[in-house]
Amino acid sequence: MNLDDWGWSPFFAEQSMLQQKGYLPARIIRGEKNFFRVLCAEGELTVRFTGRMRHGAGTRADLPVVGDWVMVQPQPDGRGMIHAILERKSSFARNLPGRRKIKGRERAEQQVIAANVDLVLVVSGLDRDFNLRRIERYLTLVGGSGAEAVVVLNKADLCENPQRCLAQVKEIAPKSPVYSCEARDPRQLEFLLPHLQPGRTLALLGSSGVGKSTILNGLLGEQRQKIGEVSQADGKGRHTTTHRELFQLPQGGILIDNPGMRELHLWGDEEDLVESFSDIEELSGKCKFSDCRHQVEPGCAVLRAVEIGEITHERLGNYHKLKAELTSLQRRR
Ligand SMILES: Nc1nc2c(ncn2[C@@H]2O[C@H](COP(=O)(O)OP(=O)(O)OP(=O)(O)O)[C@@H](O)[C@H]2O)c(=O)[nH]1
Ligand SMILES: [Zn+2]
Repeated sequence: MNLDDWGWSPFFAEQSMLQQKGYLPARIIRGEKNFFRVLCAEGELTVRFTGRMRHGAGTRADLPVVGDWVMVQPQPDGRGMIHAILERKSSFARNLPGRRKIKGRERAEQQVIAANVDLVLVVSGLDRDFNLRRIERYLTLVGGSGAEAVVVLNKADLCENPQRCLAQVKEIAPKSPVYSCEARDPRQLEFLLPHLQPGRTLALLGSSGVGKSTILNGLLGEQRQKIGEVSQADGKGRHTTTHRELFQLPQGGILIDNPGMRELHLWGDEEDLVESFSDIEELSGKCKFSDCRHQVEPGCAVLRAVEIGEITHERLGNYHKLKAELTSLQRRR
């Protein structure tokens, strides 16, 4: 087993050298309720984490998730224990709705969705799911994660004018490549090939029923994930993916499938908007006041851009909304 094909790199190797002798590096490929499946030089193992790790964890974010590199102590029966998580190269997280008590205090809590991802495929349906504001939200989440983003507009067959939608998304995703496809036909997934490389980790992100499992299966060339039956009434698939799993792709690269999410509350800070709203951020520099909030201020370059139709009113509205969400989160953290 070559760990490099699974994303092992000098970044992790350096950390592992500081660990106690006798522990092996392993990557978490599947998370179940009380145990994990990992891959290490000795093959696949079923592992748990030590009680000491659970108690030492300040928050959920300190516990392992799919994509993490961990140090395990294998036992002869194919089981083992996780002793440490290696520092993450990237991680994307969402804010768990509702407040939780952490160490006696009410605080916002994050849920890490996946770790050590290089490229996120933000998948959106070109059917009734199509929503520019939601794509902006997803891109903001990825912007703060340390991963890059690609937007995949699926179900092109259900859209009257896919080219127009593609152009609209390109306008709101100035920093990311945008593609449209009909993922049911695996030949239409060829646009992804340049993004696949041995050892590179990709993750799928998008609402339930947009076709994430279909994309995974198209790349795997076999029916690995069960695909939801579309109920004709609303054209949406049933919620079928229930856990996260990491797959090795025959074309090279690793793909993490993610359960579809109903709600995506951001976790991060205002800086996360820099990538997803680079057009607005760049214009900010030309506003008359350096602390301009682009709401009513005179000499605002952003409001001017909205006036002349360079940026839509809706995009600026969503920018304000996401910024307010991140500011209020920062207060509760
Ligand atoms: N018309 C059309 N349907 C598609 C296309 N791609 C996927 N579907 C259908 O959409 C439904 C949902 O697809 P899935 O791949 O299960 O969606 P998912 O994003 O994995 O959904 P969750 O597992 O709930 O997160 C299935 O019935 C697919 O057959 C496409 O390009 N065109
Ligand atoms: Zn301004």
